[in-house]
Amino acid sequence: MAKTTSPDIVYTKVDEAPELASASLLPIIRTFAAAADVTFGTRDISLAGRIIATFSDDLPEDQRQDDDLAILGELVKQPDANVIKLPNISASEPQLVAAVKELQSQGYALPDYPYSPATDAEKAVRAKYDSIKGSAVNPVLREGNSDRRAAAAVKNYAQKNPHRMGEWLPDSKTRVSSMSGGDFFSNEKSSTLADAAKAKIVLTATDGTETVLKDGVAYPAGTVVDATYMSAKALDAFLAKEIESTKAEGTLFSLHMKATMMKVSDPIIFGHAVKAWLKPVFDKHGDTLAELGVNPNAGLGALLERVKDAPEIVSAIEEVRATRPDMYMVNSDKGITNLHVPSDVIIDASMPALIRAGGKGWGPDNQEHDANCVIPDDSYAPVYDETIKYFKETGKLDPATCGTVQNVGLMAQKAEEYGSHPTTFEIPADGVVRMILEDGTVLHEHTVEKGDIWRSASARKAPIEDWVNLAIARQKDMGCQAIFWLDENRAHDAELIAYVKPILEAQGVADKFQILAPREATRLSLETIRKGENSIAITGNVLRDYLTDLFPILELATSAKMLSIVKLMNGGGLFETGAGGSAPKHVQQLMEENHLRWDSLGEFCALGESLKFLAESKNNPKARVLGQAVDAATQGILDDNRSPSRKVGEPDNRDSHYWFARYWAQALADQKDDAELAAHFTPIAKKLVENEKSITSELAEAQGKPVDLGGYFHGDPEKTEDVMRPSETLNMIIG
Ligand SMILES: NC(=O)C1=CN([C@@H]2O[C@H](COP(=O)(O)OP(=O)(O)OC[C@H]3O[C@@H](n4cnc5c(N)ncnc54)[C@H](OP(=O)(O)O)[C@@H]3O)[C@@H](O)[C@H]2O)C=CC1
Ligand SMILES: O=C(O)CCC(=O)C(=O)O
Ligand SMILES: [Mg+2]
Repeated sequence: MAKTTSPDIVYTKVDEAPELASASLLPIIRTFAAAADVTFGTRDISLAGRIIATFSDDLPEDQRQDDDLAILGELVKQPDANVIKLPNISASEPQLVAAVKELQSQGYALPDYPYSPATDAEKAVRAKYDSIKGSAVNPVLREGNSDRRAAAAVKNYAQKNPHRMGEWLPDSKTRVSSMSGGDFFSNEKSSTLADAAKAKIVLTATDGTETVLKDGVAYPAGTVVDATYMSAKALDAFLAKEIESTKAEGTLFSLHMKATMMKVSDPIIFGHAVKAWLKPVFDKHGDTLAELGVNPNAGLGALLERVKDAPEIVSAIEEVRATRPDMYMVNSDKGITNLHVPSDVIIDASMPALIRAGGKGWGPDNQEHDANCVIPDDSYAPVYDETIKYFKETGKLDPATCGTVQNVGLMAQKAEEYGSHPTTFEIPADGVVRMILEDGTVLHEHTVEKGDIWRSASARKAPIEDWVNLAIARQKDMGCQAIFWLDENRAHDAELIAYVKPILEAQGVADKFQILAPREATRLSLETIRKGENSIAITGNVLRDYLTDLFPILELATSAKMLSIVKLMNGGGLFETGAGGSAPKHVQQLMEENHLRWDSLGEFCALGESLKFLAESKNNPKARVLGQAVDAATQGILDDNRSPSRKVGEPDNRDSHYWFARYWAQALADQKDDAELAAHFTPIAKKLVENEKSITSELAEAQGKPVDLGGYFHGDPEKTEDVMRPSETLNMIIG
């Protein structure tokens, strides 16, 4: 077979902890794979890399970078795509600005981030930066639906080594609060298009002026198109009420949003919360705040920075703070609150962490307290509400005995809310928003007020059908309970049910599935896993995100250990590493004391799957042997407890990579399917065993001192390599 120049597998270059881990792990992977003639390429989807690529035309030749995200976006549509995708930063405005500053300090002549663009040139720069913001990577790469579950080895390990769970007490004051009207949930309209169509979104203001908010939105036949809005007035009234009731209940005020993936709507909602919290200050000093360039959507942290030289405002803020309930803290030592940065508290991770802790969050006094969990929109809040009610009634879950909830998620082609940012608008004037098709049909219509947040989301027919088929295959494989988490009383879900039922019936499997609204599905799933049985949650895109942190965090303590496969619709494979993010805390620890607690188990699981997929797609039996040996190595890491410890002075991420290499080499040496590979790896395995002492002591010696990576967002590759590969002995063996 002629060898093509494109690599067999693309490994992504990302940010923060997973990228540091790659500096140590990827050389091992490359060396081992080369023995089977499997090549690994890299593509840069880091925040810094994406900024450089976006502004490449304005940079000198030697600083330019290809648009790797666009290249990958094309690759994932090819039948032979094989991509290992690590978690990257989905940047909030403060993170983006910090990355730009760092690159400027390294000599990249990038334009400053225009907070309030006035000229056309500034508007163009701002549009470029906005395209980099938020979840700008995943929606481009996810050309398939999502299949996330704990590998059997990982689940068995978690049952044998149960993690600590906080106690749930029946008198816990922790609760979820969401709006009882005026939210996205209650205003939703949805229909399925019989034919392909183009739509425009038009606001007709009360004075008759027409503004085209968006034109030329194209949908193929069979697309489910939703439209809805959140009333700004209803939101403000709700937030004011919840601030008061939190104070009365003596709990922590906490707000849980997804400002990264919902990059237009959620920062606006977050900004409403900042304004509600500081309402008397905004009422009295609104003009000054505007003059100082305060943008509440960027958070309290940015606001405090802007007003620091205005003593009158600083003391007004202090006065208001004294009257407010305590706030849920991101870092109580540093005084960073829930409202400081919109991307600090991300609902998929934050709510499960609080639930796992027995309904507790950290307060300003560095103690744990009950909390009011404010989740304004009621579409998915019932999942957390019901979970909390269930645990209050029945006590905490036991990870030693509980079963598992797997997820099959509708995600492909920017499905549902997570693809809605180009069609989300903060409404500039009172009036009526209409979605109008080319033939003049008004598809959806809402009467809105200035400041309301209007959005349209869609899900295409092919991804929906693919998702139902994926669910059928997974249920067949597992033979367990399977639930479509769809609410027949919700407009969008009713349209999906109209797709689901006929497919299940046509395939004769309708009796294997239930269709339940999220609240009922939550309770049944929790009851099921408490009995030690398993369930499959078949959900839309948002619940895919929420549940693939909620259940793993309850069952395994983290979602980072999950197998996360995206079966690309055109035949390729995208192997995501866990559902966890980039863990900024881990980088801080490495910089301060040269200990990296990042666990690469997600990467190991993805690697095994990717190699086995390659074996099938390119008919490469050696890749299968390599992949099976990865599974054995992963099992070895778990059985012998070789995962990184959290504390400096104990084995860290780099040690776990040594063990991974050793177990992998051993498994390859021991297997009987490929004698050539066995002969190749026998001496390597031997050397790795014989040099255990020198390698582990060289790795241990490196720890304990601060290190310089040459940058946070755009580190120096050589410095990073020095830090992440400190064992000369290991480096010699790996080559
Ligand atoms: N797919 C993607 O590209 C995703 C990207 N993100 C991005 O990641 C960043 C942080 O996200 P956030 O949601 O706060 O979650 P984190 O990834 O920071 O996870 C929360 C906590 O989980 C633990 N954890 C997660 N992964 C690992 C791992 N591999 N090994 C050991 N512990 C782990 C850590 O706990 P402890 O600190 O206690 O050790 C960590 O602090 C954001 O920039 C976000 O946008 C988030 C989700 C997915
Ligand atoms: O893309 C992102 O910002 C986060 C993705 C995520 O949380 C997930 O897929 O679970
Ligand atoms: Mg998630």
